[in-house]
Amino acid sequence: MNLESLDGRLLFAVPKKGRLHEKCLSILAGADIQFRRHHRLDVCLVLNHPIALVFLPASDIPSFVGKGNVDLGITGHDVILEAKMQDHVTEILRLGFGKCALQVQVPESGSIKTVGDLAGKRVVTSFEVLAGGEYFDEVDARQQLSGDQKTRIEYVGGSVEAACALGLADGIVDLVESGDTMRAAGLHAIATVLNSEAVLIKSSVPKHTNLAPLIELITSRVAGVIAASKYVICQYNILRTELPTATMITPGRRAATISPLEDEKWVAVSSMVEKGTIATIMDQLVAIGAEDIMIFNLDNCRV
Ligand SMILES: Nc1ncnc2c1ncn2[C@@H]1O[C@H](COP(=O)(O)OP(=O)(O)OP(=O)(O)O)[C@@H](O)[C@H]1O
Ligand SMILES: O=P(O)(O)OC[C@H]1O[C@H](OP(=O)(O)OP(=O)(O)O)[C@H](O)[C@@H]1O
Repeated sequence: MNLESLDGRLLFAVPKKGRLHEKCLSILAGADIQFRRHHRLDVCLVLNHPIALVFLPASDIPSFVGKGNVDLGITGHDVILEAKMQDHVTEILRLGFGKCALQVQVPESGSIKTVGDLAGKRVVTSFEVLAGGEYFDEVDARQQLSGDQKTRIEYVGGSVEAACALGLADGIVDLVESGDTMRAAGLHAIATVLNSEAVLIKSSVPKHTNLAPLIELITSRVAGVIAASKYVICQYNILRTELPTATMITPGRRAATISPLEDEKWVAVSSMVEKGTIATIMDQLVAIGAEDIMIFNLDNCRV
């Protein structure tokens, strides 16, 4: 592939590895963005749209998009702030995966119990900006620590959780999802710096303004894929007299679809419901006499 073949194409950055990679590939498939990635090549042309995919480390994507070298990207909200790119990129969609928290962690059995206790000591992290300027500067100010007394923030590229056991740090600032990594390292969280999830971003100062309609199309498709994974269709039969209560339980996104049945006393209701609430909703429907309750997964949708 030569560089000319990228001319006029929308450049779309996707994490090349790590926690967000697989989910991004399924979003691309759901949005019907077709490509064949050649072994070891990080740029590849999309077959059915004027788009080229650029596979980059998640933490590099904010700068590429923020500087306008790439038009669109998927990455973590955390790394946008860490790269100080929040004023240069627009978060178009929250994607509902890659959810984690950046937390201050200390040894479970140690004497440090609060962030105040950790102030002035050594903190190791891959998030120097968020941990340092954004967080511990304030903690230090509250504790009236200045100059040499201030908390020392040291950068490491990975395996942050090992820093305390290795005697490199008194505490760390690192991402936590299930907490397994933290607990395995004998640490516990004493404060949250930030909550994060994956987001779809575009440049706030796009170089190629003619790409706006394509960005809108891709955004709408990605939103559809995300919504399809978040909602199910709940369908059931209910006595007409119970309809007001039923539609309060399953109001749908705009409104529930109500269809008449041969038996005039009954109606069928069909409604989009958030996946996480479905068990409770079915309990409530059973309690008001709903019958033939069926739940259907969505392959894709537009909302
Ligand atoms: N345990 C996790 N659960 C959910 N999301 C996570 C988790 N860890 C990281 N993330 C999200 O994924 C992004 C990329 O993190 P990840 O650890 O996969 O980086 P990476 O590209 O593999 O880099 P490296 O392996 O060098 O740390 C993070 O910025 C964060 O938004
Ligand atoms: O709370 P948990 O579910 O255990 O997740 C937290 C871990 O996930 C991330 O690392 P990852 O496993 O992606 O590998 P990395 O250290 O190579 O970035 C993060 O840096 C933590 O170490």
